[in-house]
Amino acid sequence: MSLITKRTSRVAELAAEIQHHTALLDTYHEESGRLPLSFDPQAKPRTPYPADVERSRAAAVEASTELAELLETPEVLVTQNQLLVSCEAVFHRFIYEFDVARKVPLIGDISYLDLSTSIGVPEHAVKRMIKLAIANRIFCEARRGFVSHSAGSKVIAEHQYIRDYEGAYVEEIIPTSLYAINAMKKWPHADSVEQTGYVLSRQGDTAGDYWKDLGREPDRARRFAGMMQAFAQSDELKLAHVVDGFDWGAQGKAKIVDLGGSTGDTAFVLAERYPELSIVVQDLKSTLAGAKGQAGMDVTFMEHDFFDAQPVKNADIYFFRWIFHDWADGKCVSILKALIPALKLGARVVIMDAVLPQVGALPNGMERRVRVFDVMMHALFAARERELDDWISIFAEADERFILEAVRQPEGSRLSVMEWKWSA
Ligand SMILES: C[S@@+](CC[C@H](N)C(=O)[O-])C[C@H]1O[C@@H](n2cnc3c(N)ncnc32)[C@H](O)[C@@H]1O
Repeated sequence: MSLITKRTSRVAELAAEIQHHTALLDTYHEESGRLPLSFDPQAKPRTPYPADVERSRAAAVEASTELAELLETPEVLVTQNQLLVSCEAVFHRFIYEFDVARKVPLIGDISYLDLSTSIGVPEHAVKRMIKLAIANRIFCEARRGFVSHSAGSKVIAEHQYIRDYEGAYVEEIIPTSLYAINAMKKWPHADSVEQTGYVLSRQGDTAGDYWKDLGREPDRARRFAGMMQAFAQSDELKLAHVVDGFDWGAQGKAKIVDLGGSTGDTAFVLAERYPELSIVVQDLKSTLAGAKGQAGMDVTFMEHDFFDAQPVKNADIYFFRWIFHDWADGKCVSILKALIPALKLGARVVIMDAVLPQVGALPNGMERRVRVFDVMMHALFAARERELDDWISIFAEADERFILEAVRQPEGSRLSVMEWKWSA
């Protein structure tokens, strides 16, 4: 018997993992009567998988991404692949600007010529953009010279929040990212929302910072809230993680204040599951313009700037989801200090935000998304994502009477839940 065992290569390991997890997914599709996965609008799942199937889906995505990258030369990996990503912003902007997805019928197709007439853009330009989009699984050309929907273009046509995400991405995020390094050179120690790549990208057309601009442009404020809804569709950011991340059920008839709660999506999910909770959603006037209550739910809306003294006194929980990562440390301290006069003994401040682990601790896909957010929060707001020690420093600086009681990361969630108790 040979003592030399053949080492399995990483490529073979990944291929085996992909084989294993995709077989489980296929079995689930077959047994549950779903169509096999394809880019066809009818075949893409629109309802979440059960937890174990979702784990297999995520593992297959992770392994196949690593395999595809492993199979590239380092030169291609750092050059042409990156170029692809930045140029794809052009066709996304085209689709958004001319509302192209809604010009293609949901059933059937449209010729390039008719599409060009309908949006007032020359046919050659329409073809160039749409064919690049098709190569990216958005639209398809099942019949030569005619455009129809893929699963991807269909969701753009059907959902305002997807169009909102696309619009904010091409008109705000991309220009901001192009100016991020200019801002870094101009303000190397930026700690104010006025010293950002976003502000430079506006080339003078700004009220001073991102949030002030949303305040003067209602359409953008509404679009921002739509982008938040779109984020909540992803498995890592779905609102079910809010429900799972904290023992809301143990709070009984608690009064909750959801600061920066946008148009109330999180509050509605909580209120539906725990009808005893009474929830006040606070946000800026521009954001609340799109907010509507829902019958039978104890969810109310209140205009409030979280840098001002908190008007709702003695609530049981003050909840902040995805707020502090928009602000530099000093501003986070100010937000907490503005709460203190309203806090009763034992009140909780519950934060749902990223808690950064060490490099390499997360699955690579999630790590990329977390690190992209860290860079983007800096480029947009001179803010950042934080490690646990950073969170502890902010609370300690705000007041030593905040005691950290628990930190947990719901399975599959990109965000963690930190629970702080007011001990005064
Ligand atoms: C990243 S979003 C998070 C929204 C929501 N909590 C969620 O998890 O989807 C940040 C929110 O903070 C709100 N906001 C920004 N500045 C604010 C301020 N000074 N006072 C209150 N809300 C503010 C924005 O309008 C926006 O709704």
